[in-house]
Amino acid sequence: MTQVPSITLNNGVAMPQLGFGVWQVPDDEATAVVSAALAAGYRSVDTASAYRNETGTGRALARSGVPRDELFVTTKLWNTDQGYDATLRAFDVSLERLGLDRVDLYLVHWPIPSAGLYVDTYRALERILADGRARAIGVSNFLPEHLERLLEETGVVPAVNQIELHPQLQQAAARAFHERHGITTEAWSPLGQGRGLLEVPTVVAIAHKHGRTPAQVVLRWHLQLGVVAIPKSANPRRIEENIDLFGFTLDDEDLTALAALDEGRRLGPDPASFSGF
Ligand SMILES: NC(=O)C1=CN([C@@H]2O[C@H](COP(=O)(O)OP(=O)(O)OC[C@H]3O[C@@H](n4cnc5c(N)ncnc54)[C@H](OP(=O)(O)O)[C@@H]3O)[C@@H](O)[C@H]2O)C=CC1
Ligand SMILES: O=C(O)C(=O)[C@@H](O)[C@H](O)C(=O)CO
Repeated sequence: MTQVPSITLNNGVAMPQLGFGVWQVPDDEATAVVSAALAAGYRSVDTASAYRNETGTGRALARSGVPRDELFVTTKLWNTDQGYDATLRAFDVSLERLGLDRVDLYLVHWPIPSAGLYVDTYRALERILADGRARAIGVSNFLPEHLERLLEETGVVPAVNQIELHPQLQQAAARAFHERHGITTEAWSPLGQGRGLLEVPTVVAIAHKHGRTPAQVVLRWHLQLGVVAIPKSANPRRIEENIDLFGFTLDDEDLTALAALDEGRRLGPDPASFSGF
């Protein structure tokens, strides 16, 4: 079975560097899809209240027979549940759906600066952490300005910021900010949602050179960049392909060519303006 390396978060918790994303997997398919991922060797699963598949995901975790302490389960607080009390209530609902008594990582899904609630929301996450119901807490889609405010007002450094990141959106400034503050960068849509990135000639050529697939090249790039990646697939063959990353290494020439693909191509909403509702 593939051994996925871990990254040590700023509170000492180990997080697998490759996880499995389940956005757009319907709840009634999530059990089969997540079971396939666990069978392929993934031990980290990324869901969210907004994905409406925590129940099916939790069922796969329970049926897998994998000891709880070998799993790393992430879920996220949706935007309409921001605020201190609402967050605590939403977290209980997520735990119930997952069938767990704690998660490994709980994230604020989007900052929603216009709502002005993310600092209060984060204080509720601190409560959850202190109660031992999450092993680590963090944020998603926070820009450096949102992180600055959180640091100033709470004095607490999130363990993780999960952001859109792939070779066409390399996020150098965000990564540098995270590194300065000890925040782990986690890449969402690492495959560029399978929309074009995997057909880019540079990626295809590097794949040919190594006898690998374009998706494996892109995911290998994330690992060598030092970020966490959470590719999604609902296809058993691609689920296995996306974790088979540990028998080759991108060389300097490959990394230089991939660095040149950065064009600031955002596929998801812009956190500066996303109203989130
Ligand atoms: N925090 C946030 O705001 C966000 C978080 N996320 C998280 O990140 C995860 C991954 O991002 P996501 O947007 O799903 O996109 P990904 O970049 O993981 O791409 C998924 C798409 O690529 C296809 N695909 C997967 N593997 C391969 C392969 N080997 N070859 C060709 N095509 C492939 C999939 O199709 P198929 O299923 O048919 O294989 C699917 O259409 C999400 O599932 C979610 O957990 C995502 C968006 C926002
Ligand atoms: O998948 C996620 O985690 C998201 O937050 C996205 O779905 C996001 O909400 C979006 O793309 C809305 O258009």
